[in-house]
Amino acid sequence: MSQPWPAAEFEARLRAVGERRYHHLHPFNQRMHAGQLSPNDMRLWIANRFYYQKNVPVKDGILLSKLPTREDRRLWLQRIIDQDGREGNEGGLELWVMMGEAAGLERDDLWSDRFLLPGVRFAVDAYVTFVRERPWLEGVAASLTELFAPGIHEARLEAFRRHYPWIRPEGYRYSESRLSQARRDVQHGLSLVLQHARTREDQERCVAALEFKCDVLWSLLDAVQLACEQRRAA
Ligand SMILES: O=C(O)c1cc(C(=O)O)c2c(n1)C(=O)C(=O)c1cc(C(=O)O)[nH]c1-2
Repeated sequence: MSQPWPAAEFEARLRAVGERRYHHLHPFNQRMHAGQLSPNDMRLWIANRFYYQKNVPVKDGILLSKLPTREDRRLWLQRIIDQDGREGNEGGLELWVMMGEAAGLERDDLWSDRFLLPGVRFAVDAYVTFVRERPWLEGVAASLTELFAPGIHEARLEAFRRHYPWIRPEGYRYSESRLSQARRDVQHGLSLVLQHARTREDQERCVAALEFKCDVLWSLLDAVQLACEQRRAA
């Protein structure tokens, strides 16, 4: 059996996954940031990404139920509150709906899944199923795409301001809120993974979980991109 990687090497291998296959590299994302998407393309992306958003607190509820300690559950609980909100602070899902409205969608367009593409549904459901069926350590490792998320939120905010002035500024609030939340979440997630993946086999399963999660995000954009192309060709 191989020796476990030292913590620094394990962390570097996790971070390298993002450099190779995080969705900032996806052609659809690159076109978004270059200002090349039409209002209808943007709306389709916002409506479909909402299905991911609304399933994040569902998967976090599943993961919460599997975490071994009270301290970790307390920290993880904050993720659900961040998305689902509470009275007086409606949370991330509401901010995402506000982005939809700022871009010309109706609130019900998002909640009803009216524009949800089959490929997006399959990709997101696969993430929730993965977290349900795999050990919690792999579920936490899958969430570590949040290591790379602040960069994409920053680039998206800049792209919105520069290229999509027709989206009203309330549309920025989701990404603004995630900048600090993602950094806090990932500190906890990364420390759990570094601490609990003790064998090389555990570590390799964590790297594979993160690759799987990158594939979920990649597939989501594949489906949206294809639908945009088909709509233009029709
Ligand atoms: O906009 C993005 O590109 C992006 C990516 C990701 C991600 O990398 O999974 C998340 C988010 N946003 C996000 O807003 C969010 O709340 C979130 C939670 C999680 C997760 O897996 O637990 N990922 C992400």
